[in-house]
Amino acid sequence: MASVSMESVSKSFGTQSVIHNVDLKIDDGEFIVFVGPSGCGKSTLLRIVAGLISASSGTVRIGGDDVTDVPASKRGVAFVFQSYALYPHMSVARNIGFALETMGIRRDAIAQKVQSVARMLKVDHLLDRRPRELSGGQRQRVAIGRALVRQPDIFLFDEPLSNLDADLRMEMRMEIAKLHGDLQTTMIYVTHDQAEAMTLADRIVVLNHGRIEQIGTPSELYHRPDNRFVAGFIGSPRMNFLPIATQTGDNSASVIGQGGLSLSPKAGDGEPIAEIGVRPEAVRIVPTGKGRLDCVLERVEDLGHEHFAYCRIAGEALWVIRLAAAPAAETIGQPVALSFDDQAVFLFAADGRRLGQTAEPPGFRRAIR
Ligand SMILES: Nc1ncnc2c1ncn2[C@@H]1O[C@H](COP(=O)(O)OP(=O)(O)OP(=O)(O)O)[C@@H](O)[C@H]1O
Repeated sequence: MASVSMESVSKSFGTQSVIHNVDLKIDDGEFIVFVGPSGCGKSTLLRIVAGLISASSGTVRIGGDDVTDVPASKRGVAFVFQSYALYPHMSVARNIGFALETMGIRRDAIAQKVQSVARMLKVDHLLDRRPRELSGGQRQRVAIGRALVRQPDIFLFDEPLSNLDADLRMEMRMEIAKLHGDLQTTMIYVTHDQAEAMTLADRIVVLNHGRIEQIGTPSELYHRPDNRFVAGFIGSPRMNFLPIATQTGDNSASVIGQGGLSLSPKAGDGEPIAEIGVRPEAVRIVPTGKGRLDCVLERVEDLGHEHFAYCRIAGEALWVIRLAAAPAAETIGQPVALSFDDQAVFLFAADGRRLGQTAEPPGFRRAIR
């Protein structure tokens, strides 16, 4: 087990700068997940920790030691890729034990170790097969086994489950969580999948254009995002946003196409509010005249256990509302209103910062029509 830290780490490929001055401290035994849009630098940052690519500047430490110039093989890390990268001509047993062979460990000791890892990952009945004779989930278990057998100080996972179907992903997600619980080894995990990030992480690192937007527990990122980017990135479906067209004085504002809205005196800590945001699960659909925003209910999707209602506000912004029960069929295509509590409203400045973080609760007091 080991801590990891990055100090002012930057990376450029030729003239393209992809990681900018990243500072990050990961505790011994922590499960850290990197998320962010495609191309934001998640894999690059993970590979810098692994030593598979070198940082252009900055320092990487593992267990307090400066490993910036230490080769990957001497960092005590094991990497699990999305593509499994198994040796096709070797049996499952040899794939799992190969790293130990290269270390010159005795064959009977390797066989014992392979058995115990294979049993843990439930592939002990497949040891004589070749990778092509395995399902995707079984191959991924073998890839994890190959990492596990080396007893690394740190596990690095780069989208390990993205080639699997939904059921298998969930099963493997639980196994990885259990593995972390059993081993208590530091793990850094890159994913596109919100459910994986929210359920596996002790802390999530949200990256955007090679910079860290926020680091926090899943709950912190969801309930107290620092900025509009994180607010919009964490949560599925994403947060609904609406621009504020004008704001007059401390406690009244207007939203595109809507009448004036009154703000609580502390909302935004007195700073101009550029946008409001409300999560899909915090909005209710009510009859016109009884809510805070007027809209037209354009469409409803029935997912069985829940419904997504799509509401167009002032012919522009489309909000998605998560409902337990379907709205009445006759309201589809008709004007309705949206209602939500003060506490559910997030306020953002023009530069994207979340405002009103000191005011309790932030948000609008009521709508004036
Ligand atoms: N070897 C390379 N040479 C040049 N550019 C690279 C190289 N590797 C990555 N990049 C660029 O660096 C940026 C970050 O890539 P990276 O793979 O880290 O992103 P990512 O967040 O993991 O993306 P994804 O989610 O799509 O896998 C991208 O713009 C990518 O094109």
